[in-house]
Amino acid sequence: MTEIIAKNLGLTKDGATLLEGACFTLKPGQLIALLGPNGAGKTSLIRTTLGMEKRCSGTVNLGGTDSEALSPMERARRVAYLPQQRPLAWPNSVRDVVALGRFAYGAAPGRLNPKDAKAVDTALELCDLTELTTRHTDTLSGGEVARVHCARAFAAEAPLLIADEPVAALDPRQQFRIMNIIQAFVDRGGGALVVLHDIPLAAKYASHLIWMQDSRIAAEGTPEQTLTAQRMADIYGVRARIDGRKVEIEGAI
Ligand SMILES: Nc1ncnc2c1ncn2[C@@H]1O[C@H](COP(=O)(O)OP(=O)(O)OP(=O)(O)O)[C@@H](O)[C@H]1O
Repeated sequence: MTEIIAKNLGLTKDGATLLEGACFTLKPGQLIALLGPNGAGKTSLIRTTLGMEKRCSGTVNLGGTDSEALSPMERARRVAYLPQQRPLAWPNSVRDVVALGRFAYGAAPGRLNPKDAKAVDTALELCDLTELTTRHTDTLSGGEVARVHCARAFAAEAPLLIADEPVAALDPRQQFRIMNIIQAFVDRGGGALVVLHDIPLAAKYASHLIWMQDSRIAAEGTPEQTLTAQRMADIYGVRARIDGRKVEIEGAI
């Protein structure tokens, strides 16, 4: 079973503390929403966990190996990463962009073996892109591009997924489509950690919530355990009504 066990993570950069004492685990079957206001340290936590930033304290066990000791290809086979900035350098077909996800196995678009090709086809299907495979990415809507990025991540067939704001700038229906795709991945036995700014969406989908504030994990647990009006006030400075997993944000405090 591939899981992430992060303990006491710290990150400093240019004299600034970006992360302090962060501990969490990500296991198959979990859909963790990583929450917190802008600048709280969510991306820093992800990049440090993946070994993309050199931590100043702590340990990360990523599927049995220290994440900083993994090559990019080894890491990509264990965890698919959808970064916040997702540039598509030049227009390419949907299929070729999704095929980039097979980088984890040394494949390149145009040089796919049958196993790579099958994984790409499956990812296209899972993300409802089979009608769009030959379209160039610069002709797609924002929602379609978001699904292409998801498919690219799934093409790696990694057991874990970390997605940094995968639904940013999408309309509500497209947000649900992306979250349904991620939920289906978890239902198939994957584990996902997803940065979200939409708390009602997080409350609807997440099995666990991690709340960040000022470079620290302020709370974690199930929505039932951690989603409270007081926490919304403390973390986001908003007044909210909470009823089970239902969240109504009334305004700024
Ligand atoms: N190289 C750096 N030097 C100093 N500060 C940095 C550096 N990189 C990031 N920061 C700061 O660290 C803080 C945390 O950034 P991070 O991107 O992890 O936050 P975030 O929670 O992901 O925010 P957002 O929701 O806006 O994406 C921010 O205040 C950012 O300006």
